[in-house]
Amino acid sequence: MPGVVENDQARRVSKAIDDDIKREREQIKKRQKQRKDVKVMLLGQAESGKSTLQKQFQLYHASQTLDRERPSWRPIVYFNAIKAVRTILDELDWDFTTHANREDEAYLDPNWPAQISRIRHKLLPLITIEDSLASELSSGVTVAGGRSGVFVRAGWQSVVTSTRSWPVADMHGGNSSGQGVVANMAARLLAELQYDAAELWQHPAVKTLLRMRRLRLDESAAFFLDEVHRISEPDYLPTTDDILHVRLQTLGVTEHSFDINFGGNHYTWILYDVGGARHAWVPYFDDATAIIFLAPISAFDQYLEEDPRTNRIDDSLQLFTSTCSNKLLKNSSMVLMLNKTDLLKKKLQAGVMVKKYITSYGERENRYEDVAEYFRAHFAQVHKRKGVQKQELYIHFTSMLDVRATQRIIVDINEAIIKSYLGQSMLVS
Ligand SMILES: Nc1nc2c(ncn2[C@@H]2O[C@H](COP(=O)(O)OP(=O)(O)OP(=O)(O)O)[C@@H](O)[C@H]2O)c(=O)[nH]1
Ligand SMILES: [Mg+2]
Repeated sequence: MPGVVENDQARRVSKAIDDDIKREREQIKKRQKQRKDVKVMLLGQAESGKSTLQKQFQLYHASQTLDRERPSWRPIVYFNAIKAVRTILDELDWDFTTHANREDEAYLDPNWPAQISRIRHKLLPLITIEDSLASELSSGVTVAGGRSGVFVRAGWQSVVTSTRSWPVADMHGGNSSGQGVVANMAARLLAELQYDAAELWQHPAVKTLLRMRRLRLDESAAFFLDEVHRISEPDYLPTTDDILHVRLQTLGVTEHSFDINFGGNHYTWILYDVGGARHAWVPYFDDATAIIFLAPISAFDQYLEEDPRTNRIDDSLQLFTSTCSNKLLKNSSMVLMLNKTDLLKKKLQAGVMVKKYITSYGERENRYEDVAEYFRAHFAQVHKRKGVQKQELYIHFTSMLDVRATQRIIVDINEAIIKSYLGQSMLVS
């Protein structure tokens, strides 16, 4: 009776399928039960390195997404380079006119103003495109005050540019939706004027004013100008190093999530990267598993743009105090990253004296170890005195552009945060 055998077989197969589906559903249920949201907030003053840390997390947990985004970083790199060129020309102009008759004129060669003026003339098309490029990249968002900057919200990558490759032959047209027209023009101009940009960057006037610290540039400026020929290549694709160096102001709060596996359990790790605008932070505070606070300790000789009397380390300490003492955060664990240690070392090696800017530093040695410990002790003291958190403060010295070192720290932080998350959920249940 072949029909009966077939029916029996069909029933067995269908039961096996049903069992499989049931098992899978149960597994999904179990996985969902195991899936936990770990919320981590990145806080710290503007330019402290929050978004750079977010990129390092992305590199660790989801490097393929960083790969997909590479093309969208290209116009931002152009913008950083063009902004650097424009800033140098503005600052030189100011310096030549205001310092022309000062006693330190000995540093300045009388031929420099004419030489710089010639270079400026050639670079004019490039620098006049800066504002429109900023506007295109920010999708029309402008922020009151200050010169052109690029401000981005979550998901900007898909807005800025398509992910197709960008050969030179294509550069004249832009893409069909009209996006990237200015960025294409910037790429073409940079390719044409790269030798003039390099000539400016190598000019002794620029080197001298940088050495005398009268010329202040964004931290990304030197990096991209050193690399101007590479970034002007027609098939240029930003490297991880380029992406980490980019300066791009975050607007509002951007959210990034990664699925991570820890000790056999699945967690959804949600990172909130908060742009300089402080008032936007508060609503996101209360159920955060952890706060990672970034304080750039290289900034001891810098002042706030919006308040030139406030030293940036003082500002970081104030922000840290209000973060530690915020009662909404009493259950969050707290990680402090004393960031930009590479820049701190460079400044100290160049002979910049901490006591000149922070008088309480007194007669201590101007060595990296002493300075770093001095700042660490100050921040730790704030947490000890004002901290409402029940848990200890984890402190790391970081140089966020160093991939290997930062990835090691991320492993430690992941572990500490998950452990404290488990501790918190045990308290709650
Ligand atoms: N040298 C050095 N540069 C760093 C370090 N960390 C970040 N940067 C650079 O500092 C600049 C600012 O970093 P961001 O990550 O954009 O700062 P942010 O805190 O997100 O700033 P906002 O979005 O304005 O709040 C970027 O150009 C980074 O490449 C570091 O440890 N060392
Ligand atoms: Mg940012």
